[in-house]
Amino acid sequence: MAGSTERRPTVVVDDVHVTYRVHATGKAAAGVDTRGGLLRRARSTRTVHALRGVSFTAHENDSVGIIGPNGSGKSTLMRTLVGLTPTSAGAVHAASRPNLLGVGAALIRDLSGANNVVLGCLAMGLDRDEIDARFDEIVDFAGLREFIDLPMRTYSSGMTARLKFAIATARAHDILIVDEALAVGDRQFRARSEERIREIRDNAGTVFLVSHSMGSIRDTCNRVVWIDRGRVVMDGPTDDVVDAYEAGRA
Ligand SMILES: Nc1ncnc2c1ncn2[C@@H]1O[C@H](COP(=O)(O)OP(=O)(O)OP(=O)(O)O)[C@@H](O)[C@H]1O
Repeated sequence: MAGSTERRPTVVVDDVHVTYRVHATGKAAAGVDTRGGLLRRARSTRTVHALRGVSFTAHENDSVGIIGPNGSGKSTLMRTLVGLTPTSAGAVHAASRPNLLGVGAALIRDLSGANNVVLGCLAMGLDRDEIDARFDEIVDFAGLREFIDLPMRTYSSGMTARLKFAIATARAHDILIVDEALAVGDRQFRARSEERIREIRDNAGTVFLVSHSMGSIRDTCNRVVWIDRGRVVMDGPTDDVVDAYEAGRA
């Protein structure tokens, strides 16, 4: 940015490769082993090379959209950022621990929404006073005031996703990853959550948003990384990348 001071890098992804070893459980391709009288199928393993040398740097105040077709490696990349999926080569360096929305909130379906708010907040490290102070705001943000005493198993998937989003974003995050969570909410909720993502970003945080909704990406992200078959196809300002992506799909 012209005239501004250099922004601090928050996440550096350096030539990251991820491979999954998959045991084929369907029909064995070849080799039936009958030793010992038992019919054993030879186990075939396949290697899926999900990320093939991904590199980019995100900075504070960045809201980075991650786009690409199904199976291109977006979720794998996000799971690698939080350390849930190990890299087979390359490395991720982060200024603080990235939070993957939903994973932090270990919610229990048989408990009421209200109890899950408390549980999720405790899991994020808030104390009882902080939870009391934020409780109403979380419930209202989720739009679940009249359902909050019902067990969470009675919620629709959209209602559950809204509650998780409301809990997870009730705490300040330096680096937040939102993977498709907005897709399930209705239009009003989407607008509220997009606003919240902008707030986090404005507070010097970095947000990664994985989405197939180019509307959400355009409304929330200042920058987009387009991934296909485990490689970065394009990385740049939102409109440039989304325009190219949509032109390629047209
Ligand atoms: N746990 C796993 N074990 C084996 N292979 C996996 C696993 N998770 C993902 N893959 C494979 O890795 C590749 C990338 O998958 P990934 O879920 O990262 O894609 P994605 O871009 O998030 O897709 P989508 O848009 O459909 O959510 C795919 O080929 C997928 O089959």
